[in-house]
Amino acid sequence: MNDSLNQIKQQISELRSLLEDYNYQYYVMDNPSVPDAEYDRVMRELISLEKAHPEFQSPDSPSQKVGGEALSVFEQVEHRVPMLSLDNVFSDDELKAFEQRIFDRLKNNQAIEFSCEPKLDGLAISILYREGKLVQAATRGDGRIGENVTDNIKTIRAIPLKLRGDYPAELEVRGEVFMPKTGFEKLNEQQKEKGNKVFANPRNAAAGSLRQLDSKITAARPLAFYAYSMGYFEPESDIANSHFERMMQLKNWGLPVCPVIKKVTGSQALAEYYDWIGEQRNSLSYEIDGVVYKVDSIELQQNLGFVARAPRWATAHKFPAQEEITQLLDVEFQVGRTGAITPVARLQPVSVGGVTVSNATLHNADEIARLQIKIGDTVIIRRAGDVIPQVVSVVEEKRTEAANLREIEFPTECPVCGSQVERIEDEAITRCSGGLICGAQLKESIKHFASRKALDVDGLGNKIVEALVDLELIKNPADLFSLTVEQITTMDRMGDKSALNLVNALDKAKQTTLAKFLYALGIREVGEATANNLALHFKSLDAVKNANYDQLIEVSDIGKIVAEHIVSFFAEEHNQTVIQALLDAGISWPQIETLSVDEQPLKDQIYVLTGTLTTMGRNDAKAHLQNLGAKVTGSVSAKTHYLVAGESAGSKLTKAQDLGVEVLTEDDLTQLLQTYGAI
Ligand SMILES: NC(=O)c1ccc[n+]([C@@H]2O[C@H](COP(=O)([O-])OP(=O)(O)OC[C@H]3O[C@@H](n4cnc5c(N)ncnc54)[C@H](O)[C@@H]3O)[C@@H](O)[C@H]2O)c1
Ligand SMILES: [Zn+2]
Repeated sequence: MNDSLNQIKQQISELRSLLEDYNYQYYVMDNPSVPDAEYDRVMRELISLEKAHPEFQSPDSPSQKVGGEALSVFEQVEHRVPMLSLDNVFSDDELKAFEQRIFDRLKNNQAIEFSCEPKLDGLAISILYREGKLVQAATRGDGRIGENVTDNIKTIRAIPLKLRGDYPAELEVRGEVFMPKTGFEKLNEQQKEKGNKVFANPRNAAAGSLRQLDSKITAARPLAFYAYSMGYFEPESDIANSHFERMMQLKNWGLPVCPVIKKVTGSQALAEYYDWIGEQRNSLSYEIDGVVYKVDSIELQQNLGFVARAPRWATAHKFPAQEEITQLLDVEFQVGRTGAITPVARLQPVSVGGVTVSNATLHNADEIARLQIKIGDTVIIRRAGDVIPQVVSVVEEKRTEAANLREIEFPTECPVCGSQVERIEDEAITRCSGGLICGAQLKESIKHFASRKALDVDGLGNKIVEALVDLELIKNPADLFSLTVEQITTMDRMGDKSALNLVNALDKAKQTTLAKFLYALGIREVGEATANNLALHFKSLDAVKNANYDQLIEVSDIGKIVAEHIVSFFAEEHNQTVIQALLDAGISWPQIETLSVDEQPLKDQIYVLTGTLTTMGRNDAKAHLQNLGAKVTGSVSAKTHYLVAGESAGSKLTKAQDLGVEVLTEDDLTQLLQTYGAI
């Protein structure tokens, strides 16, 4: 063998052993050491080398194998029908190529029917029912031999212990055990509190929870299940010859099947399904990492057959990665509106699902301690939806001498104003004690005060607020209203005209509503909706100010913590002074009419709001309706009197129409509210 071939052989063997390590951590320990994107890259590299050099192909290669070996602490189960993996496509071109390969193999270009399903991010399970009774359940393992987890599976409420209807005498149900998002977050909170290891993602949490020797532990974990295929079944039984119809059969026998599966024709429709599911991804209650397309006809599936580790008749279309690997270059500390000091990771920029990420939040001191992270570490970061990117974990394998690691030191003084920082016991957050003498807090609270949902001061952007504070022209929100044109023009790039506009905008902003004013004050955890509720409940600023804890928790949506924040906000002398100064500056709002219960014109009427209300927003609409005595509920039923449908109203509108519930447009609502003098 010549040198360069030797080199390739060496390279292949290194990639294989790297993937074996990754597989071990992922499948056996349920604790991945690198993000999937990194794993997939290495796998693709190996596959392309093996393709170019078939002489080095080996059935032992990770590219030919499914999953990881079954743990020997579990009894082993041999699957009667192997449990395979899935091939992946990552783009529309690869998707077309998948369809083309099927055409080529079938020697037929006729459009093909596919069943489309979300790719649930959990672990595969095979459940055996005999005479309708659950008798055995096993993990996938290496595809041929899995682990017996029957007792654990029986603790999952979504999985029936007995089938109903006309089921086959013997049936292997295949599906995914997964952990819904809220359950996953709760579990990780609990794990953190107990000082236990937190799970990297819902997939690992599901696998770790199911592969327990003590089924009591599994029983306490929030696991769910969707069936997605059949393995072995009694040959005589009456089983459909379409995958989709088989799913409906499973459903009839009492097994949960994912409600968003669809049958479509042709690869164009597949791409549409992918987009459709992608749009819903964040609002689904469980994590998915792509969609799966399966040739629907079982006969065609059989014609197409399998390769070593995956069927030819199915593929996973994966979403862009949400996790990537990069380096922590430094940590900076930012001070927020309430003085909370947040450590921000400065990262070696890295593209995550097409967006370059160079900062991520590290949350607080506890999180830094938990991650045991140091500057210079190689880290896994996650960017999901609109959420701020986060540091998920440290890749310990990459901690080398050369990394030159440095401890992260939490500041003892505020990086902006130099005040002492304090950390209240039982609270994870470290705060600057400087209050409004802290420039950072002042800037953030004024930005909030002027923001659209608060006093909505036109033209008072973030840059201007920062300059006003830096030049010490304002020391609290009330100072805004005594700014003069001369003062404003001392700022860079502020001519007479813009300065005058700003003064006028401030003047205009003085006419507001009580709810907006309360929101603008920036009381901790008092968002727009809470401010609305406070205003409607108490009707006047004095009443809110004088309300005690017991009166506050009477208000809808106000809990213990928020009530305490409100009480302590108004108890603070400094805040009293600023509020008085704001009132003296001329801020005012229309009196909220107090209607006695008998006077409420919409008493006992039930409303549902849906779609986007462009002129007032749903929170305001809700508050107005409630003030007139209406009940505003979340879902349409036969009891609903009116559905207010804004722009792009969806399923609620259809349901209301089906039930014959009267539908109001946004204009109708405005008219109604005007009639009763609510707006
Ligand atoms: N980060 C790591 O170190 C590491 C290590 C190993 C594997 N991985 C990841 O796992 C992938 C390979 O794992 P795999 O072999 O389990 O394959 P896979 O997860 O890509 O696809 C097969 C699995 O998808 C699941 N699935 C979900 N919904 C399904 C549906 N509707 N129909 C059919 N199956 C459905 C099943 O559990 C099935 O076994 C890699 O591409 C990589 O992303 C990562
Ligand atoms: Zn400070």
